[in-house]
Amino acid sequence: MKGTLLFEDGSIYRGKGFGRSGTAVGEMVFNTSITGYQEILTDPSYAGQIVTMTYPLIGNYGISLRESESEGIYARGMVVKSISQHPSHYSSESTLEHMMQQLGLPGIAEVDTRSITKRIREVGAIKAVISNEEIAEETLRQLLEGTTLEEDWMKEVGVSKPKHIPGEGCRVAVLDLGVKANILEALKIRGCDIMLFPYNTSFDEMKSYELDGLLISNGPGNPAEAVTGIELIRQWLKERPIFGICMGHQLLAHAVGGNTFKMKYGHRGGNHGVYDQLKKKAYITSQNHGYVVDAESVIKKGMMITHTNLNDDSLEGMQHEFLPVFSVQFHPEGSPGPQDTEYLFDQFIENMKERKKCL
Ligand SMILES: NC(=O)CC[C@H](N)C(=O)O
Repeated sequence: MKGTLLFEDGSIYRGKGFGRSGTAVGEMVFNTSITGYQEILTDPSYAGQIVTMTYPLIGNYGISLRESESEGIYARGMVVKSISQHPSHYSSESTLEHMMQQLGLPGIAEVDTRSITKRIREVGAIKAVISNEEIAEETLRQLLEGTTLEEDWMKEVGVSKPKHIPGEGCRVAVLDLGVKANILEALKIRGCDIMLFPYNTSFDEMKSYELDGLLISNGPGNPAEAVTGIELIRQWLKERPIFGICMGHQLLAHAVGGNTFKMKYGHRGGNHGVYDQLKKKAYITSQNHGYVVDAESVIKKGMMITHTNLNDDSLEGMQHEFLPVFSVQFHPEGSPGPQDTEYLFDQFIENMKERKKCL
């Protein structure tokens, strides 16, 4: 099976197809994690994106079903240097190729992922088409030109009605914009009683449940498009402790009256250095985002900057001047990647406990 990856600027990469045979248009992104291909493909925040891994050997420890971040695959395609057909790991139950065939994801291997990554860094976020079917290049070009990338994914990810995950401790509302399993896991191991809510839940409906705090999840797409979510968060601001992660952080920025913008090529990987201004300590974090909060815009609206990126100085975390409301751009739950910043979940629990005795 042959494989083709064609960029909007005309760059073309030819390799070998693997996974489910198919053709898809998406935003081309690269991830610098050495491990974690399974968590990446099952993270709903990758909806609509074609992912290339900078690490060359992919699939080599197989697939272990309990490591998935959701039940589906949300990415549009996977591009790797070398795909392992003979994985080895004590908990491996399947191969990456088999998972991609089952869940319907096309892949390309045997391409120079270094040059693909360099190209993305030069041109910035770019539309691309991936195909491992017998389709003429001209047809792929037409498909690419004729497809507009979606920016508003809210309706396609996350729960469609409220869902309860029982626990003994604080009752946490999770605004589900495509939440990763490990965020829920981080709450579960802290004993939380979790209520998941769809992106378009009304304030009144949510208020009818007794809630101790609100966690705003990660999710795909452009945060500025999530207007109902932004409005909902605005109404919760003075009501309960809030913790935003990634997309949740970006929506919180909009809810306080700030702004977000698209970065040239985003941060995706498990090795991003972040400085915690309050602890005066640097951490290695897991990241996956293409948009970022405009620091000036939120400082003007009463937010303090708590974390900054050590590579490009961009905003990585913020906290309200006097409300128990804070958020981070990176993923404190890791998966894939370091979990050094899990202390933020403890801070959220503390904020809820302080407001009301729970746990
Ligand atoms: N992981 C996320 O929540 C991603 C947030 C947003 N879709 C972005 O790309 O910036």
